[in-house]
Amino acid sequence: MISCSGVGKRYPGGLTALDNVSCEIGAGEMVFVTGHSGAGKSTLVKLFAAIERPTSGSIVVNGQNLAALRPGALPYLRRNFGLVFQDQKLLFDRNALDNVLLPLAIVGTPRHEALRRAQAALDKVGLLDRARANPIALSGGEQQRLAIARAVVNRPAVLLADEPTANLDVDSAAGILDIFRAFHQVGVTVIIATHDPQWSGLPGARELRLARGSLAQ
Ligand SMILES: Nc1ncnc2c1ncn2[C@@H]1O[C@H](COP(=O)(O)OP(=O)(O)OP(=O)(O)O)[C@@H](O)[C@H]1O
Repeated sequence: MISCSGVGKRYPGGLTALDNVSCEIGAGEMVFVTGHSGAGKSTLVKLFAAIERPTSGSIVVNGQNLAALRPGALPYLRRNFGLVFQDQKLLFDRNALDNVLLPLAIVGTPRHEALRRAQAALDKVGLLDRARANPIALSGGEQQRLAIARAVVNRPAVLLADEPTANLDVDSAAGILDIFRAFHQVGVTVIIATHDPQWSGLPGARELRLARGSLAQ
């Protein structure tokens, strides 16, 4: 599914965020990318979805070498990924349902089918009864669940999340983790970058631990 070979990332200014990282993530796996702040977790997951480009090494996603990807092919590559990222903000000028409908509208899903799928996605994250609420009226945990519904509504093969439980209390974080596990159980590849040590060593999941830009485990 995703194969990294000797991947390095140096940001402008010379800071090396990743150094010679090689890893394989198979279809249907659940993987936690862990490590201290600044270890390179966000950088690695951004490389998988071609949000950042490596400065060395190669990344192959679904048989496609990202280095050889034409810019026009990027939207097609991204369709493999449902992104739950801190900077992928919810839209507060529309309700929860409309937030989830947006990715479907972008790919031209007919309205009736889009409504059905958006409601099913809200149901999966336990928010169907809040479909007409503005996201601003939702709790932090509910907003994160809404972001997950939006990320999965186009049925991506890979669910990629960066610190999805940052700023959440223990119970809300556990609820978010249960949602990710449910997607994993139906065959979605789930990759989560987290500094939360309680998530490493979960049964059925694998840990990729980064330490100062290198793979420690
Ligand atoms: N866009 C950028 N420009 C320059 N440096 C960056 C950029 N993004 C990240 N870095 C640097 O690269 C290193 C790795 O950052 P990254 O965000 O990948 O780590 P992280 O493990 O996700 O950290 P955190 O848990 O604090 O989010 C850090 O030193 C960071 O300051």
